[in-house]
Amino acid sequence: MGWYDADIDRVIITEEELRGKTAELAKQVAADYASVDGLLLVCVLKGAVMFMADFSRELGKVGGPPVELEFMAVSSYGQGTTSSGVVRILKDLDRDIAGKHVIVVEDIVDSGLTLSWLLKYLESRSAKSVDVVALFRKPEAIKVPVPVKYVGFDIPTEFVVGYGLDYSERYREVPYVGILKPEVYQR
Ligand SMILES: O=P(O)(O)OC[C@H]1O[C@H](OP(=O)(O)OP(=O)(O)O)[C@H](O)[C@@H]1O
Ligand code: HPA
Repeated sequence: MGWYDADIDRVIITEEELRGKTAELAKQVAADYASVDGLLLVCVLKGAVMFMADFSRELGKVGGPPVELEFMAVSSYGQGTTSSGVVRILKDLDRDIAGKHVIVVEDIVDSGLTLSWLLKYLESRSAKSVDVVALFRKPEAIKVPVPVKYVGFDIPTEFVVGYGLDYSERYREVPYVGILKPEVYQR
């Protein structure tokens, strides 16, 4: 038992479900990219770190193309649970992505604002192709339409934590995904 279990109202996705879905997504990507000689995975920090680590390893296991790992940090959220819509680059790519097949590895597409901005940015850097794999999506929260080719789970419009997802920088290490008890927000 983790100390955080007491703060969780209910679990919506278990560790086992996360593992199974990650393997499934990796198989789909490996099949679709079987003919390319390399893929550049762009992880959107910090929320997607867990998924990036597990997804890239699964891709290796199922015989996907060799990958390079890149990290970007952008911020569209303030301290709370709603997107401000203003995206800032906190950490840029370390190298040129021109001519490369890029896959953006996202933990969650909520309003879609972060991803919509990021896709325009990556395209402006002349990637050969850009696709998105997102572990979670909230279909009813979308404010701007974004093309997400690979989606793990469609979830309800509720704030979730765990497996990289935080509330005020906490709960990222929770191994499952869950909803917090209402009193946590009043602390
Ligand atoms: O679709 P949207 O409404 O734009 O929300 C999705 C984005 O919000 C979260 O990042 P956040 O800015 O909270 O940073 P973090 O990953 O460091 O927690 C999440 O990791 C996505 O990148
Ligand atoms: O539901 C969420 N939880 C944590 N971070 C998030 N960023 C966008 N949506 C969420």
